[in-house]
Order: sequence, then C-alpha cells, then structure tokens
Amino acid sequence: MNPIPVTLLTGFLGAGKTTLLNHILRGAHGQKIAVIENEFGPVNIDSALLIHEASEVIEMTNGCLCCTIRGDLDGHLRDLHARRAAGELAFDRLVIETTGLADPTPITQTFFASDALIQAYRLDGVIAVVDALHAPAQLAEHAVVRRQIGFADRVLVSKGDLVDEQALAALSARLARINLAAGQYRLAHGEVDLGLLFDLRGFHLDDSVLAAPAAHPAQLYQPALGASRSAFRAPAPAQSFADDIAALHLHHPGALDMLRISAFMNQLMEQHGDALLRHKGMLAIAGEPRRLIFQGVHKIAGFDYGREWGDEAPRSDIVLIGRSLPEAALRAGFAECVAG
Ligand SMILES: Nc1nc2c(ncn2[C@@H]2O[C@H](COP(=O)(O)OP(=O)(O)OP(=O)(O)O)[C@@H](O)[C@H]2O)c(=O)[nH]1
Repeated sequence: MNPIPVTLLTGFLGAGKTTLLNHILRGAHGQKIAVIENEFGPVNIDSALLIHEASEVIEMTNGCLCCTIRGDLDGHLRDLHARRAAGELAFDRLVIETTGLADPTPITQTFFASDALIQAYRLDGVIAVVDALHAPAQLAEHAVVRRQIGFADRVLVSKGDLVDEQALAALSARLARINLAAGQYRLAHGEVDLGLLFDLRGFHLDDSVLAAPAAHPAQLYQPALGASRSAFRAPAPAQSFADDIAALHLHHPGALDMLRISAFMNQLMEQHGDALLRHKGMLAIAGEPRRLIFQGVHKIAGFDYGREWGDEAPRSDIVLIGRSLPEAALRAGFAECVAG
C-alpha cells in the first residue's frame, strides 16, 4: 500500500482552521479523507461543527497534540493504518487539525519517529492559517504563532474581508520575513483552491525543495527563488517588527566546496539546531554534476543528490528559518564555502 499523504493544519485560536477543513471535506470530490481533530476540553465543539463527509473523524480531547498526547497520536495513526490495511476503512488522505496553541514541530516529528509510521504515512505539508485581523497582535504576544508560521509550507491568510489592503500588505511583508519559503494565499471564509493545499511535497528531497509556487489569483506574496532570480521577492517592509523568528536566504551563483559546506552545515546543526525550525537547500558542489538537495527540521536533516544541472547554471541556495539566528556570522560562514 502506498503511504497516506498527511496534511497538518495549524493556526492560532479562531484563525479559521475548522472553516477551511469543512471546505476541504466538501470540495474533495472523489477523495476520501480521514480527519484527526485535536481540541481542548471534554466537549469537542469543533467536531459538532464539522460536516460529516470524512471517512473517519477521530477526536482527541485530552490535551494538546504537541505536548501531552503525542503518544495517543501515534496510537491513532497506527490504528487508522491497521484498519485501512484490513480493508475496514478506506481513505486516501489524512488531515490533522491541531489546537490553536499547538507547536507543529513535535507533531511532525511523530511521522519520522518510527519505521512503521514512515512506511504508513508521508507528511505532505504544514499549512498555517493566519487571521488577518488579529495576527498583528497575536504575532506580538504568542511565540507559538510565530512558530506556526515559521514552520509552514503554505500560509493562508483568512478574514481579509475585515481589514484594508494596506493592512494586508503590511501583514504579508511581516509573514514573508518570518518565512520566505512559504507562498501566501488568501482564504475567504474557508474558500481556497484545494490544489494549493495538497501535494506540497514539503518534506521531500527533490527539486521542488525551494521551488516558487506558480502564480495564482489568491496569492498575496510569492517567493521567487528560481533559475533566473537570485533572491526571494518580498514586499517592501511597511514597518519593522522585532519578530524573533525570521528567515535567512543564503545564495551563491555557483558551486561550493563539499568539505567546507559539510563543516558549515555540521556546525550550524550543532550550534543552532534547537533554534532552527526548518532548513532547506539546493546546492551546486564543485566537481559534482548533480544538485545536492537537503532539508530538515531542527537537528534532523536528510540529504540526497537530485538531477544533473545540465544546461542550467549551477547555483547554491539555502533557506534557514529559525529563532534569533546570527545572520552576519552565518553569511560570513557560508561565503567561506565558495569553491575555488
Ligand atoms: N469574516 C470572516 N470570518 C471568518 C473567515 N474565516 C473564518 N471566519 C470565522 O471565524 C470564526 C472562527 O473560525 P474557525 O474555523 O472555527 O476557527 P478555528 O481556527 O477552527 O478556531 P479554533 O478551533 O478555536 O482554534 C468563525 O466564526 C468563522 O465563521 C473569513 O475569511 N472572514
């Protein structure tokens, strides 16, 4: 059996996660989706609000997925898989809606924690829903909101109807500074093109690791790391904020020295692994025709060789998203990895 793709929905309290989940369940014609809902409290209000089109809705109400009940998540994942394997339950995807207070990092680590889960599931992407009206205050007050955004593969901005375009542009610029690798899209009362949510390949080791998403009408901001461009296109900052989580893009229009970049990455993991939420890169290595691709979460990283550069000009890009990363020192260290 093929591994089941898993989508993790995060976003602060009231951001619009359940509204989005309902849109997903209504719109996913032909696809069977299983849902794991994590809500605080004995009465799971969200599952009562959820329309019943999912193959299976599992409610987890004893605590927050990211801290107290990870063991339960592991158990539910194994149980769902066993029932699917036995032919008792049919589903093609799993969507997990976390509580608004959940840190996505430990939840994603569950999927890499055992061989059984690695074979049964494939984490496809982390989607952060951001409330356009309340996000500026929430970003300032709650570290977990900054972490949810920093960790995301996609950022969906809800409640754009409640703010003006100027406020939306300022928020977009702020979100891009926290995570310049995730495309941002508008989410109007849960309505969004489902193609933007699935098959993100957010944790894959392939050429899509730093690919900019194709232009889309709902797009607020588009990361523009491509063959012809050397920098991400971020909207001009309207205001400066001291968010502790920020993205750093290291770029060199050519090849790196393998030994030096390996040492740089090892040191990065050793010194800043705890502060790093996500890291991704596609590198040209001197003397190597193929691109070296890597990505990881905190200190866990995977590396692989991808396609040959062929006619494309070799280049090296790394995106680091983390808390209080020393930008000047990292840029200087990266510059020393240039081959030659
Ligand atoms: N104006 C407006 N309201 C929205 C939009 N999206 C969601 N809402 C409303 O926001 C409220 C919260 O939405 P939910 O989908 O329950 O949010 P949630 O993230 O699941 O909330 P929690 O489960 O409490 O974390 C609901 O009243 C929604 O109808 C939007 O785009 N515009």
